[in-house]
Amino acid sequence: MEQQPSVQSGASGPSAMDPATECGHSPGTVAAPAYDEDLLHKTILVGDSGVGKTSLLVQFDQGKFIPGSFSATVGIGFTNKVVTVDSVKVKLQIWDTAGQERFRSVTHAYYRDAQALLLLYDITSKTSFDNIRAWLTEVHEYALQDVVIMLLGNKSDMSSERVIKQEEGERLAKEYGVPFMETSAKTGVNVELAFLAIAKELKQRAVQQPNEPKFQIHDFIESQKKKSSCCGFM
Ligand SMILES: Nc1nc2c(ncn2[C@@H]2O[C@H](COP(=O)(O)OP(=O)(O)OP(=O)(O)O)[C@@H](O)[C@H]2O)c(=O)[nH]1
Repeated sequence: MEQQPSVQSGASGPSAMDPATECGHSPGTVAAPAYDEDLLHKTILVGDSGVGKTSLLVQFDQGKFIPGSFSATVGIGFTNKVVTVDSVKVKLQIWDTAGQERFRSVTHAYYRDAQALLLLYDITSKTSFDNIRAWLTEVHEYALQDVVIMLLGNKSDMSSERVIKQEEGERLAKEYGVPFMETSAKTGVNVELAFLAIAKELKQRAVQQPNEPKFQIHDFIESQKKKSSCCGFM
């Protein structure tokens, strides 16, 4: 695997190292393992039936929203998507699960080797929000211990039908120590950001050095949100 130019310069051995930068810990010259672009990161969408998992994936993959009658997912399916993070390609294999109870035993089997999990509720459905705790219990039972979890309050465009305040979502996420954002599969708000944050976290984990500070997904999301509100980034 080819190293990124910035990494190569730092990895070229002590003789090539500028003594000033050696002491100064310039981020551009610190030797870091190259990210393997062949890695495929399994990511799963879970949550009650009708919260918008399929729609979120379609919006992310194809940049469109298909309005109309709701047709529940049967079983499980996946879409491969490449996200560019810090100039490297991060491959996500995104699994869309059926939210209906009768498919639960099928979907549990897919939790086992998932590296990331997007847990959705619908801001217009109190039941879907209340069920998040049960979903998290399942996740803790079946998924890897260090799975990256993100909570998403979807359908943020439906403000007149909202029953769950944004602060309630934030509070719940804080309680479980997971990042949170509201999304709209219809307008696309925060959809790309959600997957980008996941991809960045997974990429950072893959190249993480033991003594390096960990990637702060919460801070990244907040900074990107600020960027988008000031400069129309997303
Ligand atoms: N207004 C609005 N409608 C949405 C949004 N996301 C999904 N929907 C609608 O909600 C309904 C359910 O969406 P799906 O994406 O099929 O839900 P799901 O979570 O995949 O459902 P299951 O496959 O049964 O688990 C559909 O009618 C969508 O058009 C959104 O962000 N805004």
